[in-house]
Amino acid sequence: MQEKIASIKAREILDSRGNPTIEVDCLLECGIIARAGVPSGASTGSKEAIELRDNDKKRFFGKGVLQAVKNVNEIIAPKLIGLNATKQKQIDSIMIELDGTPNKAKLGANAILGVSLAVARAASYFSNLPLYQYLGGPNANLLPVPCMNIMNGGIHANWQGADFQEFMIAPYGANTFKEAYEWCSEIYQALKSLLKEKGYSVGVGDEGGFAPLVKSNEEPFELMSKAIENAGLKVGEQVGFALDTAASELYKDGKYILRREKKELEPTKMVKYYEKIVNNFPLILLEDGLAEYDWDSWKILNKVLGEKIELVGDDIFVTNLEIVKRGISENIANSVLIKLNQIGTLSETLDTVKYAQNSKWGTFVSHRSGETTDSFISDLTVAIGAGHLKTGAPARGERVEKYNQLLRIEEELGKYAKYAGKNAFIRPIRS
Ligand SMILES: O=C(O)[C@@H](CO)OP(=O)(O)O
Ligand SMILES: [Mg+2]
Repeated sequence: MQEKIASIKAREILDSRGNPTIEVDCLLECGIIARAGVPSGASTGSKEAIELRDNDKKRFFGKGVLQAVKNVNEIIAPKLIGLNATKQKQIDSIMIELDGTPNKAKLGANAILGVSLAVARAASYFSNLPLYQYLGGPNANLLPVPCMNIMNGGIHANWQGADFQEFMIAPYGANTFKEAYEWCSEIYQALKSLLKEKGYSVGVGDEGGFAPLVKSNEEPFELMSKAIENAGLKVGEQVGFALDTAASELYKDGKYILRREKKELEPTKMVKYYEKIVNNFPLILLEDGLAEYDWDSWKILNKVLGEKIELVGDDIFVTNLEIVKRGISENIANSVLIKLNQIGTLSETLDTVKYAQNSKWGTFVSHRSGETTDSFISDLTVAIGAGHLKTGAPARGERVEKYNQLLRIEEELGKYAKYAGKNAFIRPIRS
């Protein structure tokens, strides 16, 4: 059988932050070879599947992934060789069993995910289908709104900019993905000029967004609004905003610490803070507005803003089906962030997506702050019809490669491609 796995080989490479990460090659008996790279987060949720790192003090790359590489080459590969690469569920299940822990701590979620994605890509080549169609079926045609993080803060900017981690523009008023991409690039350049005019730094954070020393956490919205206008576009009508506060990073002793504004806010005050932002700016999506440890306050946030905007859980759900189920039954948000490496296999990610979508929740696909040039998530976004994704600024190769892949997909679908637009967002459109 030509689609049988002939070999699987992992190696250590560097990610966009210059840290070691894992990449995996999967060779089929027919000679097809496919590769996948695994990303790595900085503001991680405590319940994410475990990213296995070495602890070798003698090596320059003390925090390398050589053990994870070894686990692929010596433990996982021998069990998968000879299996049919199109049997994704079987392959992922074998790896989950082989690991035997609830959070992939033994073999490493990075090792397992590298194999899971390389196998899927090899199977798509074998099936002669583009990856988005192999994963999503013949109807997959929805191009996402690219939510571009053009201003970075928090840990991604070494705490030298805003307290909130990601200020994104959402070009939902465009007619096509290509047009949206062009708008974002124009806005990014307009923002750069504006920052220069104002004497602000144009240095960038981990995801390619600018990270100036702003005076408040609202100022980035003012700057981005001006940049949108300077690019000849209409704030709110054509381009709105999305925000990832990454609030777990700000949470201490039951309060949210806003260093930039010298404030310590109780959760209810934090909710009020967001209400004000929603009143002042066209914010359409808020991710991790509160901390993963502050579950009960999420319910308040959802009561206050859940009918108006999309409320996405990242650290709190970690793409984990059981936690998402609990979140849905307790009505604490209306959308889940989808990160493959938080859970560690393609199959489990697709299970979470299906459950969330069947529950009428949003699914917002995401990169990690440490990335490779792999664009798997672009195909995944179209495959699951997520309608929106975030993968950084329209600058830096590892980010633009993912947007460029979406351009290719849109081109390939031709007139049958559909741009998600404002309907991508779970509120207010779908209510
Ligand atoms: O918080 C996030 O959503 C991500 C991606 O932007 O950051 P990290 O990969 O550092 O967790
Ligand atoms: Mg996040």
